[in-house]
Parts: sequence; C-alpha cells; structure tokens
Amino acid sequence: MSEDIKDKTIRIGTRGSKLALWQAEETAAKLQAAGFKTELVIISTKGDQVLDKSLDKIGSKGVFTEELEVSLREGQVEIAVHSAKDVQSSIPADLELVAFMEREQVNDVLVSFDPDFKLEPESNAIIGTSSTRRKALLKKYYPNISTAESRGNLQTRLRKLEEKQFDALMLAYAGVYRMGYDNLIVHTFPEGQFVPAAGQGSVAIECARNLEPELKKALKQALNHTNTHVCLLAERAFLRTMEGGCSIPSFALATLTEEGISITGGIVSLDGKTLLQETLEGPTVTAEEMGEELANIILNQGGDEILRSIKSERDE
Ligand SMILES: NCc1[nH]cc(CCC(=O)O)c1CC(=O)O
Repeated sequence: MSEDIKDKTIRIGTRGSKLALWQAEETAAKLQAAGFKTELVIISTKGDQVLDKSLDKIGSKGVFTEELEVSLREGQVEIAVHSAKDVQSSIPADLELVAFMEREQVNDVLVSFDPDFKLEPESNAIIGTSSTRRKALLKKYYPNISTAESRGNLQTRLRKLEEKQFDALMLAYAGVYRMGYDNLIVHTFPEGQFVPAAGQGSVAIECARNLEPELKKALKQALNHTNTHVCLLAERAFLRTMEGGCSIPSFALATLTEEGISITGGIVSLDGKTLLQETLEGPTVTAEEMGEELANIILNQGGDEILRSIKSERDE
C-alpha cells in the first residue's frame, strides 16, 4: 500500500445505536490494523428517528441506510457501515458494497429476564418482534404464540421486555452477542426452521463507486471476509430476484459446503399457513445464479402470489 493512501484518515459513517457503533468500531480496528487512521461520523437515519411505526409502514427502502448513502455521495465519509441485513438488495449505481465482514452465528434467539422461560410447542407466550418474517414463522411453528411490536434499538427493546410488555424478545443472535446480552438467551431457533433474513449476522461496507481504485482495493483487503462475501452474494441475489425488501417475510441463508455452496431460502405467508422453502447446492462460482434460480423456483411455487397479497394488503 502506498504511503499517501495509508496517510489518509478513513471517515466511517455509522448510525449511533450501540450495535451500529460496535460494528463501526470493529471496522475501525481492522482498518487501523492495516495501517489506516480512522474517524467515526455518526449519522441518524429515518429508522432511528421514526419509532412509533413498524418498519413496513415507514417504507421498505433504505430505512436504515439512506442518510448514510447521502453522506457517501457528498463526500463526508469514505465508507458507511451497515448491518448487511438492512442494506436494500439493489444499491444505487453510484455506490457499491466494497466488503462484507466475517459473519457471526446466524440464528434467531429469544431473550428473557426469566431464566426459566421455555418455548414449548403449545406456548401461548407474548413475543416481542417487529419483523414480518419472525411473526409469520412464529405463527407457522408456534400457532398459540402472540406477538407484540418492539421497534427501537436493542436497549429500547430490552426496556420494553423489562416492563413486561412481552415475555420474551426475538432477536438475531449476532446483535445480542455483540452487545454482550447473550446471558439472557433462553432459546435458540434452529436456522433450518427459522431461516434468517438474507445477510443476517454480517456487516456490509459501502463506498462511492468513484472512490480511488487503490484505496478501494486496500479497504477490501482489510475488511472483506471471502467466505462471508460469497454467501452474501447468493443471498442478496435471491433477495433481489424476490424483489422483497426488508418488510417481506422472505429468508435466505447460504453456507459453504465441502463441494461448494448451499443456499436455503423461501417465503412464508403472513398468517403462517403457507411456507415455501427449498435448498440448492452448487459450485461457489455460481453463487449469484443459484440465488436467482432459488428465488425463481420459490416465485413459481406460489411465492409470487404471497408477495402480491402482502403488497395489496399494505397498499389498502
Ligand atoms: N433490522 C434491525 C437489525 N439489523 C441487524 C440486526 C441484528 C444484527 C445482524 O443481523 O447483524 C438487527 C436486529 C435484529 O434483527 O435483532
């Protein structure tokens, strides 16, 4: 790496939530280890500001990313750090995802302040979640459970849990673990049944497409995790082909196998009654094609119907 690039301070755009800051600091540490100076620039997004509406009502695109993308365009920051799950499936043409950082364990979990909380098949507990995917999968596998909205950052949600607005809170293990709340985990959902949202557990790094090529290359080298990257390419291709957005109960998880890559994905109707889920395996070089193919299989099996009915319900 040439000296002038190393001398440059990388300004890192991030949301201000504790999890976002953890992710940004992890990014900064990796960049510093590679010889860069770094600076965090905290930027608030619509998803942080509007807390009285569920995400699918705010609008599906870029709720947690838009303001960060503006700051990339305006040159206030060199990179923006996002939870990969929050990044829309197609990003604007003047921006690009330059790296995906090493993925954490992907499962959804339940956290509770009651260490004896048990999720029985007939459980009629109230579970806090605002995710359409989690709500629909809970309906499918735990029909007696009810759910309650729990928007806000992790700390806000834990306060609602403490106030007993629900019996347990359903979250991504990655965020719970990274915040140091894993001692509250009372249930881990198997990832084959509660398949995570595309990108869950990984951190995506975005930059302007016209950033100096040498700098881009150095950023990729310092931050990208190759195995995570190939899995995320498959999952994001699935998401793009489904044209889902974050408010659609679709899911996709790719993992590397001895021979190549395996991707499981699908969609579940909001009432939990129809679940479409398939798995494809193939060589890693076809990761994106496999994601697309899987989405087309799901759409043809009736996924298009599920999408249409969700969209028409929302537009009413
Ligand atoms: N939309 C919120 C969001 N975006 C990323 C995570 C968790 C951390 C991750 O998946 O990397 C969460 C919270 C949650 O789902 O519990």
